[in-house]
Amino acid sequence: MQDSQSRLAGGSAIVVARAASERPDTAEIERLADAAGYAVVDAVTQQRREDPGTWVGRGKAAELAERARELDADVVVFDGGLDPGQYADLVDLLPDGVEPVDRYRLVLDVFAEGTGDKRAALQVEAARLAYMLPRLRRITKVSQLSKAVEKGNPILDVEDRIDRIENELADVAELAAERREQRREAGQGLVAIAGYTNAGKTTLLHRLADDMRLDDADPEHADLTDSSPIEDRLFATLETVTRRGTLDGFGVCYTDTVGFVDALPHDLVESFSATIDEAAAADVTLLVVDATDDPERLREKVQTSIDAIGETEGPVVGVLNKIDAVPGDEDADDDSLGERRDVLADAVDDVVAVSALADDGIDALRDRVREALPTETATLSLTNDGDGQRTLSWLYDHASVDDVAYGEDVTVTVTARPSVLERVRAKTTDSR
Ligand SMILES: Nc1nc2c(ncn2[C@@H]2O[C@H](COP(=O)(O)OP(=O)(O)OP(=O)(O)O)[C@@H](O)[C@H]2O)c(=O)[nH]1
Ligand SMILES: [Mg+2]
Repeated sequence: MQDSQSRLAGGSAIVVARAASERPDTAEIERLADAAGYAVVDAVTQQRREDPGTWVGRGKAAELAERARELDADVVVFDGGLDPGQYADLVDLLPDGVEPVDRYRLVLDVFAEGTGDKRAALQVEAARLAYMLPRLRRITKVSQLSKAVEKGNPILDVEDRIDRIENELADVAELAAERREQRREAGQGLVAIAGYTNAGKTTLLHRLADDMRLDDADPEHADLTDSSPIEDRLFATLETVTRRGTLDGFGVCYTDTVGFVDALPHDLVESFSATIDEAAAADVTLLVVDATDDPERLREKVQTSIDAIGETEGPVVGVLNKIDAVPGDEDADDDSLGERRDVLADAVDDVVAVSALADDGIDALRDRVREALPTETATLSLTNDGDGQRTLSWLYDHASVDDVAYGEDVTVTVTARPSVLERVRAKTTDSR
């Protein structure tokens, strides 16, 4: 997996945050710039409505140009989306060679540099091209245009490449869906770990799942990998990663996903489709949140995540993580955890408070996941012969065998996915 150095876009950045009403906060955009590999040399805020021409207004744009010259900055990062016209005007207003970069482009750059996963790479490329196309059409500065495209007829090439990528993507998504079905047929429970970037999803994956075994490294299941970095930076995880585990003797696949972030345009949200598919199609979706966020910010992040995931197949369990880092409940004036729990509970089916780092509350979470998995318990009667033995050993592979009693027949109590029980009933002489 890439470390932060190999992802560097390089260069120095001035970041600009603007808000109409409240005081703009540059914390998240600075962290995004950092994740994209920029050294942030200055943070500028502005309290006003968006300027349709230049986002910040001409006066401020001139100031930024001056500041970029003084600090010898390579890019100016705008905490929002620049439409093609704003982008082109800012290219004109900023000094030669200083590029305007908006929030979307920043996220695209992080992904473009960091992902090793084929589907994610294709999606990012498609999103990048779709993003660049209308902007290329507006740029008049030749120096800037040649920077954006290496060779050929930029616009035709771009349209062509988008088409080809979209076809390839449909195939890759189908493969992922088949893989989920295979796992279900093998009796495995599918648990997805989703949420805003940096909430602690990967840390939780490491807590819940078993360590990787070498025999898991199977090309048919390329998402089973050992590379899932935990870092205090945005978008440490850039592709979905699945690991196996057991709950009560029951096989489970835990899938860690790419974190969400606020205010991304539709194209880019599309590029999260691998993550969204895994999160929505799981038997249980864990929505992880960072309890150290203030309740208002927490509410926004929960909303962003819920909107991105959409309808889920199974229940959504809210995981209020990092409770070790929140001031304790024992302080009578500060029921901070309770308030955050309520914010999360408004949006999901159930809430469990944990510290993935300190291994606190994980057993309660496991119990909750176990309850939420779609399983049934049944007592089956197998013939006491070779056929019965074969069915029993198949059951050990596909279900949790709770009890076996040998008599004239073999009486087995098992817990399994309903589809597994159906298959075994078809093989057995009698079932209750
Ligand atoms: N205090 C505290 N920190 C935690 C906890 N869980 C995770 N962290 C820290 O939070 C940071 C992010 O953790 P990750 O597990 O990488 O988070 P993620 O959600 O996978 O992040 P992305 O992959 O970047 O979206 C790391 O510095 C972790 O050590 C926790 O329970 N308590
Ligand atoms: Mg992660």
